[in-house]
Amino acid sequence: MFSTAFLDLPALQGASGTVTLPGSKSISNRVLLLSALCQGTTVVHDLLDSDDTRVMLAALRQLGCDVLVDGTTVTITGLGGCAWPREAIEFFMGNAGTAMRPLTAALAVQGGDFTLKGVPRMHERPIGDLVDALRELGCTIDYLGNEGYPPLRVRQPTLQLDKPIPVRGDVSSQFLTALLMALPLAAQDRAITIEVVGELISKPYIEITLNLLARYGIAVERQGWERFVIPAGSRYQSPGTIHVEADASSASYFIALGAIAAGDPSKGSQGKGIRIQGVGADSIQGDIRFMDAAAQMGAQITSGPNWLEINRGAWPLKGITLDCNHIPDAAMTLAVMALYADGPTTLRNIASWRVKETDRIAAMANESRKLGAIVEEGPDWITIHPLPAGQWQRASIHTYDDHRVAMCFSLAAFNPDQIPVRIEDPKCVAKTFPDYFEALFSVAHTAAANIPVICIDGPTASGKGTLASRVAAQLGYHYLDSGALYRVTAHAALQAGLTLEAADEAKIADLARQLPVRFEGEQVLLNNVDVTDAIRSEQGGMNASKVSVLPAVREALVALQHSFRRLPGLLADGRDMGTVIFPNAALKVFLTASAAKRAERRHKQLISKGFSANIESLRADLEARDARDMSRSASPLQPAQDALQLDNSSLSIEDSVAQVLDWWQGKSR
Ligand SMILES: Nc1ncnc2c1ncn2[C@@H]1O[C@H](COP(=O)(O)OP(=O)(O)OP(=O)(O)O)[C@@H](O)[C@H]1O
Ligand SMILES: Nc1ccn([C@@H]2O[C@H](COP(=O)(O)O)[C@@H](O)[C@H]2O)c(=O)n1
Repeated sequence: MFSTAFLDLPALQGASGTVTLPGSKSISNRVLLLSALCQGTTVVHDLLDSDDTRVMLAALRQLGCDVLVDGTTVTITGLGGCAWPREAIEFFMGNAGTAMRPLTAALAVQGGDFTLKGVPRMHERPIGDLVDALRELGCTIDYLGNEGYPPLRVRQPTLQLDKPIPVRGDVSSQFLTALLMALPLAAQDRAITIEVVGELISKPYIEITLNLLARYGIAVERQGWERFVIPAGSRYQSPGTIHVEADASSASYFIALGAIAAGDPSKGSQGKGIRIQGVGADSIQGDIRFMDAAAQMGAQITSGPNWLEINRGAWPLKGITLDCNHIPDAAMTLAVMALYADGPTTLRNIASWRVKETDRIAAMANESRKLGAIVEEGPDWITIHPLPAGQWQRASIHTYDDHRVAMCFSLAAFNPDQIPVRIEDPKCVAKTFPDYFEALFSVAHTAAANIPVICIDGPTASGKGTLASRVAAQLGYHYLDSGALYRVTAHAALQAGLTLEAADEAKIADLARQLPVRFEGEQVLLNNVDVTDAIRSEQGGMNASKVSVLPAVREALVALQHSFRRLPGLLADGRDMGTVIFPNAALKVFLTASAAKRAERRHKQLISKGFSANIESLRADLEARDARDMSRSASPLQPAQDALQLDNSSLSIEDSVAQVLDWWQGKSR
């Protein structure tokens, strides 16, 4: 997951390949609660690991459920038949609506002393219609802040279940879902009827609820979309094992991607289309109908059991007018597809967007306008006009702590003007798809020249590695420690019984060309063996310096170094990053510090790692290494002509990082 303040998406040119999607949030949280309410143990496979499911799991543990998490498989022993906790419990629900609503209902029907709180936005999301319905059936619920909104306190109910229970259906279908999941707890000896007031929105989500209730032994009788009867004698039963389908709303971004992005001609037939694993056209999730809307706009879609394949069809896409009541979440993706259409697109019946993680109509309108689009909006509709080539503007997309806004606008990086797009707070995707951007980068492609590189070259112990890795972490970029490649090459050569001299140049180059090296965090592995300590010694540095003089060895390592240039960008440190390996890098820094300072830093570094060291001999060694690096004929250590010089002798690490980020901001404007 990218936990950076922002993520700069370089201009992307196409996409092809396979993505496996995480489990559906709606199904995951329903299944978790149902498993907790029933008797017996349920093994849940392919559960989504996200903020919302973690909130639900934490709450279930607080209630006393036995929960065992093993990757995406979770084993839950339900509370059915057990005593519910009598002590007061405070639940923190974050911004997880799919946890807050059904849990409130279940707790209120079951009774106890429970407080439910969330983040500030959760306290702005209406829950009054659910509370009214629960009060109607005798639940005791108090508002602890504003009337109609969380936080809430739930006490012991006096249930009156003989009359139909009215619930509003026109604000959020989650209220009805919450009642449908809670009321079987009280239907042992009588049937319970729920009556929907107003036109029910988001019906497909109710279908998911009914479908899952059936899996847990509750056969709800649906009378149109107005009345739902939970039969007398209903009792939750564990299905034993259940698989969570991949999220159909998450699929929408990759369906749209297949419709928008050209393939990769360099890969022939392999370079065409996007294949989505984990959900197919026969999904129980209503949002799967997004595929019909995408097809109407031009996408070519085929499907099989648990998979979809999407290719670009009509191009530009076709503008459409659509009632989106049946696909409220996925419909946001249509708003970004609309930018690539041949005419305006109007999405209607989307009032629920206004009360989601943020006011999504306003968010989609504001951020599309930043890109240059003309957008009109009303209380429950939005019209987006296409954004022709030549009119796209550089934008920093605000994401409003809303995962869907972030994922939608990532698709703007395929714009015809090849303008990069900044996504603020990319970690908000954790709500449903923590590795969304990684998945996007695994199928997106662009010219290497579009992938930004920042080079940091300089003499030994000037702080290149420290600076480069910290800047990389701030930007979410990959990091290449090219010195480590020379160190590993020297290590491998010595292991193979070679000398580090010109006599063995060809053999060392052969080793370097196929170096089985892997980086895992701070660890360096050669042939799966951890060689970190061996190569990081001063002797390791000297050995690297010897092999690095050999031109054939340098040449042999070029392709490996280039392979680090991957989306979304690269920080490369070494001696010739800016002069030879990435001569077109957008920013080159030549980092120096006085020899005395560098010897002092290296001394501190070695002592802190438990090595003994002498500052004078360290200084002599590093000066000898610098002299060799600067005087060799192949790619000597020298600043690139267009490098910015940074002497950090009297700068802190933080100051150096801030300086480079400042230069980078200047370049990215
Ligand atoms: N600006 C700075 N101020 C103080 N200490 C620093 C600064 N930059 C780096 N250091 C410290 O100096 C030591 C050497 O830094 P680092 O290993 O990053 O250098 P390097 O240039 O990558 O070295 P080499 O080329 O030998 O790999 C580290 O302990 C690091 O914490
Ligand atoms: N691009 C590079 C990087 C390193 N070298 C040589 O490797 C030695 C070790 O590098 P460190 O950055 O890990 O200290 C270094 O002294 C250079 O001789 C290189 O030539 N080119």
